[in-house]
Amino acid sequence: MSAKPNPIDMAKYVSARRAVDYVQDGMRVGLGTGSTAAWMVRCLGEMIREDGLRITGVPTSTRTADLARQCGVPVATLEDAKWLDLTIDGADEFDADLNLIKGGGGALLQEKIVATASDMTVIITDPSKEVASLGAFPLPVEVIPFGWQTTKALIEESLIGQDVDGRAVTLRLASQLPFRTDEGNLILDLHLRRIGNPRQLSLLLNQIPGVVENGLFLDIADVVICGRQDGTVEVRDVNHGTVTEETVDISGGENIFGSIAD
Ligand SMILES: O=C(CO)[C@H](O)[C@H](O)COP(=O)(O)O
Repeated sequence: MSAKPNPIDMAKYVSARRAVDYVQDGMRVGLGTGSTAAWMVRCLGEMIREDGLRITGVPTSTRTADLARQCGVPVATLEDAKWLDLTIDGADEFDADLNLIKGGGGALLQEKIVATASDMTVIITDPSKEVASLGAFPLPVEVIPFGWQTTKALIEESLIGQDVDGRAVTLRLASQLPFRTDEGNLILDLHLRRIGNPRQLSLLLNQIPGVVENGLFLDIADVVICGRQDGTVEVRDVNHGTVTEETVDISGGENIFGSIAD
């Protein structure tokens, strides 16, 4: 049995399919987390099976590691790989400067470490993720469980006087229990609505004891690919200063859609 993906999945698939063009034989590739990154992992699995591609994948979460193994993508830890050629990951928001909010899936810490340890980071998105200013998506902040209420209060205090439009901070829950990251930490979501100065905010948050990392990814993306359900993409390349419109060859995608629908 195979099924057609819905339009949003189609846009995510198209973006992922374009992104794997950056993958070359022998590369060490950081594997992001989330539904868009999952399409990329499935595409890599297909390239390994069909084209004999040889790569080592470094997953950014246990979820992605499980999927990579299912898809036949060899996985290694960052300790083993040490440095990566390329990371491909999704995002919750991106702005005109290709700064991002990430961490909607709770994997921001490993995602930031892996992307920072990569020669190149390609972000795969769809049009719903593009914003004029970051902040409509609640900013995830990973905190250690010890004294987390105190850390939350310190974050709330630090937001006073910041150029933001909202200041509510909530503990992320999953099935009515505190959500735990792969490191066993908690996530506080900052409902800021608009972040006027992402750089200042990122520095401020990371200075607070108990904060492990925040979901602002600044100057990390080299390329942002925005996929559309009609099979076209916009590719923005920071280093080359280019924005290109392309049509992606999505033939063969039925194999992937079939394999997840079975
Ligand atoms: O940062 C992330 C996980 O921590 C994801 O990249 C982000 O949440 C986007 O997810 P999706 O592709 O499912 O929309």
